[in-house]
Amino acid sequence: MNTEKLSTGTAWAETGDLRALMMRAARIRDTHWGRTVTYSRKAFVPLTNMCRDTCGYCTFVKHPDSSEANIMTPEQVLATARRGELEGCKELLFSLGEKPELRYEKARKGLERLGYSSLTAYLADMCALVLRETSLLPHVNAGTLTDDEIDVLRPVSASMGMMLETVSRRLTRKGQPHYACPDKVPVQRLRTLERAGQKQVPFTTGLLIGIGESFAERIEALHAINEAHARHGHIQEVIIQNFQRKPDIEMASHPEPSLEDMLRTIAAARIILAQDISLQAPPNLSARHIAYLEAGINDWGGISPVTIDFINPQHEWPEIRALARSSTEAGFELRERLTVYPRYLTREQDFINPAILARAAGMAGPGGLARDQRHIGETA
Ligand SMILES: O=c1nc2n(C[C@H](O)[C@H](O)[C@H](O)CO)c3cc(O)ccc3cc-2c(=O)[nH]1
Ligand SMILES: C[C@H]1O[C@@H](n2cnc3c(N)ncnc32)[C@H](O)[C@@H]1O
Ligand code: MET
Ligand code: SF4
Repeated sequence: MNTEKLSTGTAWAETGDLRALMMRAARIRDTHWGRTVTYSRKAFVPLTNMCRDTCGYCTFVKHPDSSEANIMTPEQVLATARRGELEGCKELLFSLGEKPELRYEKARKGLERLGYSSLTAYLADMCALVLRETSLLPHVNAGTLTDDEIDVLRPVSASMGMMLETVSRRLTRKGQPHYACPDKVPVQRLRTLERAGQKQVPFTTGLLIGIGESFAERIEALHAINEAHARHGHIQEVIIQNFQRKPDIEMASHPEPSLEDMLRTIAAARIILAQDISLQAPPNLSARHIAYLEAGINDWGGISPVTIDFINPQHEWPEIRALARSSTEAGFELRERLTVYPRYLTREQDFINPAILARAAGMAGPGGLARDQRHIGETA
């Protein structure tokens, strides 16, 4: 029903009455998610910043010739994980460049020195290390994945993710942000979404807003995500991320999306997507993030007490207590969640390796998340 309304309603969402659109989305959120907004307490591991792609907006990638190009060692991974553990984190987020060894000698050599011939094999071993040595749950954000890569990563992670970004093929043309980026060809991203579903991986995806896509293309992308979810039930959350400008990226003079554009997109997402898909927008990316709640989100995403947001390093994480306070003022209770959503934590399904499921179920139970509400401060 929502779908039908929106195919005729794209114009309404784009240019119609903003308050009415947001109210409709907020009502849907209230019905399914209530007046609670969640976050995942996580430590961030940028396993490598080398990448065979060169997205025009990327604030993270370093060319191998740069002195900053690196691959983290197992000792560094473990040190970050341990700091996260001490601060009460439950998630370890691996975010990294894509297949740099297929393009750059330096990446090949670096992996060889660590004893690996592929980044995915190294990543899988680092997930296993974190599982073995710490209490954290690994979440893998490694971009596009083949069937084989999912098979290697699935047994050692609680959940995975990949931003669909966009379905616009136009943006792969010369002069556009995804030009010469083999991992950002929409059909490759869509195939990854589908494979993750076939293999029953609890999956995070989302859209990057303001990189040159049209409003109609965003709607098309939301429908594509929804259709994959209807087939497989694996989409746990969708992130609506605003493009962030930085001086040292190709898109340094490209305008950022306006707050209104973000609100319209968030509201349209809440109206289009299946109600059991969590809707996330990051709080550190907008000073006026509270308006996102009024447009229908129910989640702030991963928030780290120990590491910066390496993807958007110019924006500091709001202190968790401060976020709790402003959420409360807006009429929402801030609650911690795990990287994997509760509906995947039952034994009747084929989601998640049983050992990781047991760990996550234990963390979700009494003495886990509930105990850690104290970190949040006033709302405890
Ligand atoms: O701190 C960040 N976390 C990002 N996350 C992590 C996210 O905030 C949480 O860790 C997830 O909600 C899982 O709990 C992503 C996860 C994905 O699977 C795909 C894309 C992203 C993007 C970001 C990001 O830009 N910054
Ligand atoms: C991990 C995710 O970070 C996002 N990402 C990369 N660069 C930027 C930027 N400048 N602004 C906002 N998001 C960005 C992409 O959507 C990627 O998939
Ligand atoms: N390279 C991956 C992607 O673009 C993951 C992180 S981007 C910093 O999806
Ligand atoms: S694929 Fe990811 S890491 Fe690589 S350039 Fe694009 S956004 Fe950056």
